[in-house]
Amino acid sequence: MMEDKNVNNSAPAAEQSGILAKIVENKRLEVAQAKQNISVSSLEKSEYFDRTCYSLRDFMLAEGRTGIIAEFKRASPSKGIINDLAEVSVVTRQYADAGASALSVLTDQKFFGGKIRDLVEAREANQIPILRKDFIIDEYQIVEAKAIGADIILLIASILTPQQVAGFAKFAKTLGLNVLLEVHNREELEKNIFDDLDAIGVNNRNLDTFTVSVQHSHDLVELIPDNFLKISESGISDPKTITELKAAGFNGFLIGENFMKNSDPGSAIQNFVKELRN
Ligand SMILES: O=P(O)(O)OC[C@@H](O)[C@@H](O)c1c[nH]c2ccccc12
Repeated sequence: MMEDKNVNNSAPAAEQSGILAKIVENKRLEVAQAKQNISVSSLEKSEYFDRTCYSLRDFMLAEGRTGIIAEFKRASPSKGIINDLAEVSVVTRQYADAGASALSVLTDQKFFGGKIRDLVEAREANQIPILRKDFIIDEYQIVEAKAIGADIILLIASILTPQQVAGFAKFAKTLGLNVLLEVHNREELEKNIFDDLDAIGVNNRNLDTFTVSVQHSHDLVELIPDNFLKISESGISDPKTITELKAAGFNGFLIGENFMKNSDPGSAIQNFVKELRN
């Protein structure tokens, strides 16, 4: 982490209104509790801690894969319960078989109905990159991500200062993790471009108001330097949208609800990919 006593290390208050502020507040308590329960040195003894992570870039650009990052999401603050019957090992394997380039697994319990065990089960069942989808505010969570078998961490620009983004990304790279930065607007993007990032994702959903517009991705793509993978996140429900995003320069497409809202998310992704390839 950068040592600068003049830097204010908490994210600007104005940017943390509504649900996002509640999520972050709760996350602080959870992380404090987790640190009490399991020390960093015991996380480092996990069987997964020393594994070599899959490269997001390799899987994203692989011939025969779709660029889709398929998400296992039981619930969300905007939709409530999406699917509380789906089994993580079954669904994630179906995602991978259908041609997903990577998996995303929510590990936030309170707001998204996820758990750490979900990611471990996805890891045991799959040999493709897995994103730990959570709200990272502390290095501890990055060590934890590696220890539970994740390959990729998410850094959300709207809840972090640029100093935190830079420091967390650098730390994650020392553990061999891939780093995805999530931005929602031009200002967040321009303030947070650092060499240690692998991918930059534009979240089409405003995490506070929940409004979704894929136009955000189109508006920002030109501003993302070409050395980063470019990912469009949220609100994608039509293969045609992917074709358009690809033409605009995107390599990756993060999709959750459109698959999970189906009682059989595996068939949903299969049909989606069939249409995409036609
Ligand atoms: O279910 P959707 O609309 O396809 O969106 C998936 C993913 O982009 C979304 O879950 C997400 C994007 N960024 C996040 C940050 C935290 C929690 C969730 C998210």
